[in-house]
Amino acid sequence: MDAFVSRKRRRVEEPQKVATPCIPPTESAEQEEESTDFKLALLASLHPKLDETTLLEALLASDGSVEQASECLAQSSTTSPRKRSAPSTAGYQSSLSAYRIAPPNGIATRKSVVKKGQTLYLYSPDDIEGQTPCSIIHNFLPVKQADALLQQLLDEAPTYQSLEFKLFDRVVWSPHTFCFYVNSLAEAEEQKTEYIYDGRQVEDVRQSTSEMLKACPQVEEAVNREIQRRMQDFYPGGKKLKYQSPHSWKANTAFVNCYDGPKENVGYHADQLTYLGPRAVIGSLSLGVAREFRVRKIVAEDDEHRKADGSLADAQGQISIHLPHNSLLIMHAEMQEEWKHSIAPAQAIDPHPLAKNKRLNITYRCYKDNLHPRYTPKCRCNIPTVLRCATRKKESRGRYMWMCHAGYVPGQEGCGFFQWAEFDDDGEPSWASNVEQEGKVLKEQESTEASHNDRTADRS
Ligand SMILES: O=C(O)CCC(=O)C(=O)O
Ligand SMILES: [Fe+2]
Repeated sequence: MDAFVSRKRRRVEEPQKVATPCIPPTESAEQEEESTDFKLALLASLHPKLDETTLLEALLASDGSVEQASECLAQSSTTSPRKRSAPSTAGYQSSLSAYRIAPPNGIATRKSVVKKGQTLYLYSPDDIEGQTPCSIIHNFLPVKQADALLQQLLDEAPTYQSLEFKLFDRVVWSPHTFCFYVNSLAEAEEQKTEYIYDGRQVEDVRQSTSEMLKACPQVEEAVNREIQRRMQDFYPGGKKLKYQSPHSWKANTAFVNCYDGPKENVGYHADQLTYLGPRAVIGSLSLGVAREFRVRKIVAEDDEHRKADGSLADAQGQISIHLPHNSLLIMHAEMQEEWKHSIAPAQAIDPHPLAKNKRLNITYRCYKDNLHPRYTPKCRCNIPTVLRCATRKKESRGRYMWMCHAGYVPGQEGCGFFQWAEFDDDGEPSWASNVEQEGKVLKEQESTEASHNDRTADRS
């Protein structure tokens, strides 16, 4: 799952000896900024009624101490609670085209209209794709199919788990529940035994429900179509981005998130690229209660937005995308490296006839075979590393790195492993050709063995 919360502490038994790469000094600011988002996520879970600006101010005033910030917020909320200025239910719409911001020739504008410290509320597909790296398709599935899918997920949702994370001496729960699905039982077994998430295996991996499987090719078709459109309308020369896969997008994993009631949320984060690779595209289907999906651009140190106190986190405004029932949001290839996203807590929600107060969300993802943990670098704790993109520092912005998973989790002792990650223009890792070669050899061996067995069978 994503990096918005940490998981249980991992015990490091005997660190294995490997080459000792170190974190170059230029990356330390990356870690600080990442942990600001992590701290904000913690604070948001402890103070779900407060807006992000208030949380950030408290964090800065407390010199980055979550404990101190949390105490201050608890005290001030009993005296002068600062309420969110956002609309009370999701669905408030501001259309940019009404202000003639969309250019008449139909070529997408790249100029951001979001002002520092403000939230721009968007609903229309044109505005969304012009202002964010996302596109949206409303009323995506036939009505009955969407309801059937929602119903299956509602039946499953009571068994979903929230993620446990430790804050000081207390165990806190992530402010929503989720579950991990793959397309077959064999793949579920492989996920449980071979894949690592934040340093440990995931026990509950399920086979997608029949309705999830039914919707999967529809999502694939729409995502591939939208990728082509995005390239033509938005990318330089109408070409795919560097590191973006040229292959068609196939959904082989799905995270299902459940938000029960207005307060359940997910803090700002970018999705982990470890198994998706660079420039990943994600198809996100929303069902049930409409909620706000917020996005904000990651600001680099050399951008002009650094505040006087040195912080970057809220240096720019954010955009709120309204996600109604049965909408498919496509997070395009520029999203995870350059933007962060969240599901904001709401003041109130409009109950959905089937889902009542719940919102169910499926993020369909495309795991790359070449990024199976058997191939990716291991850290000195002998655990497969996580893939991250450098975003903050001018010198390293856009470069990828393999890191010990604990490097970004406050309070966890990691081994500090760091290694630059190299990909070709199509986002394939350096070992891809070896894997292909191994695959061919294996296939040849298998077919030789098979024909040998046939001959032996014929003789007997
Ligand atoms: O619920 C959503 O729409 C977003 C969920 C999300 O960000 C995630 O699963 O990584
Ligand atoms: Fe996410």
